[in-house]
Amino acid sequence: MLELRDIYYEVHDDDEARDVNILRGVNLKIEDGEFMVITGPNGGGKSTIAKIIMGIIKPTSGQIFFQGEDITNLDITGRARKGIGFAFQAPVRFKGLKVYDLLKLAAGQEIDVNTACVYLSQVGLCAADYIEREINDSLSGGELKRIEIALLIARKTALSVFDEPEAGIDLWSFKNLVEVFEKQQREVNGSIVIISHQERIMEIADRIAVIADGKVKEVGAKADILPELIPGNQVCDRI
Ligand SMILES: Nc1ncnc2c1ncn2[C@@H]1O[C@H](COP(=O)(O)OP(=O)(O)OP(=O)(O)O)[C@@H](O)[C@H]1O
Repeated sequence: MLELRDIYYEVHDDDEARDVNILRGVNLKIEDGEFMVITGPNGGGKSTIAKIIMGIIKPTSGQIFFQGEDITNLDITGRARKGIGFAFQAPVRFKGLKVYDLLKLAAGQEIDVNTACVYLSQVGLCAADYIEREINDSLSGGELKRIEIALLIARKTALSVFDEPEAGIDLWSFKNLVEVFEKQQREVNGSIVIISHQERIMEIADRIAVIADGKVKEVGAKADILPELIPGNQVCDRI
């Protein structure tokens, strides 16, 4: 289980010469095997929460526990060793490596071409075209994003975090994206946290957390939260 306990995140705004409270006492638990979608209005603090889970930024105060262990002071690498993975961490750092090599690195073992191709085709990439491609600026943003998702699938992490996976993926249908997440949860039985505004993604969640003004406004079963997010009601007016 991942637990965020009373997380505050404050930054100093030099222009305005004042401190800004971005997260203001976030408490959230994500159970093993759970699929949670974090949603809410723009600027509410969702990406900041994702970065705090991954260890990209450190909270000003509060604690993060993973499988009962306090991981607040672990960096990205330390958390990766514990089984926390996220989709946008990989490719840019590995410029020059081939997609196939990266998939092997992600899997942590030798994988044959067929297995690598399965990962790529799951994210809608024609494996033959990409397996020998190098990670460099010739890949489009959408291609890179799909490769990142394929790498995370290959890693089979205990906790996978995806920040707006739908962003930048235009031609690849949501249906495929949603199927990738369903399959990942089924096969790995790991927890999945997705930051998303998309109803289609929320529909496959176990629970939904609504973040606004740096706080958890609501958290509950999809069946309870999703109807409130439908246009025309109070909560949706804020999203
Ligand atoms: N380093 C920073 N310095 C100043 N303000 C910041 C910093 N990081 C985040 N913010 C502000 O904190 C707020 C929350 O940002 P965050 O990216 O977490 O929101 P979000 O809920 O993910 O938004 P969106 O739905 O638009 O992606 C925003 O108003 C953002 O401008």
